[in-house]
Amino acid sequence: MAAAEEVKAMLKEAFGDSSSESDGEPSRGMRRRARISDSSDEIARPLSIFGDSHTWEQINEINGLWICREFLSADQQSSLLSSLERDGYLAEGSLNQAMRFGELPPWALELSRIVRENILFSAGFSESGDLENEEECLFPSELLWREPLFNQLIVNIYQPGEGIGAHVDLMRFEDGIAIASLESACVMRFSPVEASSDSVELLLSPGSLVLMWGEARYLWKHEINRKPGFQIWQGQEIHQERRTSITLRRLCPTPQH
Ligand SMILES: O=C(O)CCC(=O)C(=O)O
Ligand SMILES: [Fe+2]
Repeated sequence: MAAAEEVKAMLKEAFGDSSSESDGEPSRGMRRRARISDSSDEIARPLSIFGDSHTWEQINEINGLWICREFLSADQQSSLLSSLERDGYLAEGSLNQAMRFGELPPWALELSRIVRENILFSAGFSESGDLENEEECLFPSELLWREPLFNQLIVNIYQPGEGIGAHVDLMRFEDGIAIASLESACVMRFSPVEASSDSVELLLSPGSLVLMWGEARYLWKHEINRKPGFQIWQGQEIHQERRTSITLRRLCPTPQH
């Protein structure tokens, strides 16, 4: 795509080259914890004009699943929470899931903007849009350049003990989903739609952003089980407080049933 090439060239000129590599074949084990690429210099570590260094980790067992653990600074997390508070999402007794379609509120537009910008600066998108190099692609260009990038938002608020059952996001949404996590950390578990391989667990820490596309979006279910005894990470039960997540997606142009 011409626009993608132009921006890439511009970024390359300004910041030099960067690369993204995975670290080989995944090994299989029962209920493995997500094996992520080693946090070495090889993985996407963009230079940003904002001074942040964002590291994207690829979940090796699941194509199209990436996490950036320090996507949102502490200030950005508080400011998002204040916006949610101000807009009534967090009010006592309010629903624990709120959806919004069409024009997104300013804070969600800003979040979308930094998602795109961050992916661009990570230079990990597939320029051609073909998925030949699928393992190394952070986000395919045809998804990254669609306008708007996202037009639907869900805010999920989970009290301790509350989670979300195993599901594949509805087909009325296009490919390419982003999930920002706020407040309490949790373990998200991925299991294949066709039970031919083991499930994979991923720690969603506050401030992290998950990108889900392709196989991760269509061929794997995701769930969060926060019942006592299920939120175990590295042998320790995670202390649970309220967790809030913001999911950004794009509706398919025509409704599908
Ligand atoms: O809360 C999350 O992190 C995931 C939410 C989710 O999967 C959904 O709303 O479809
Ligand atoms: Fe989901």
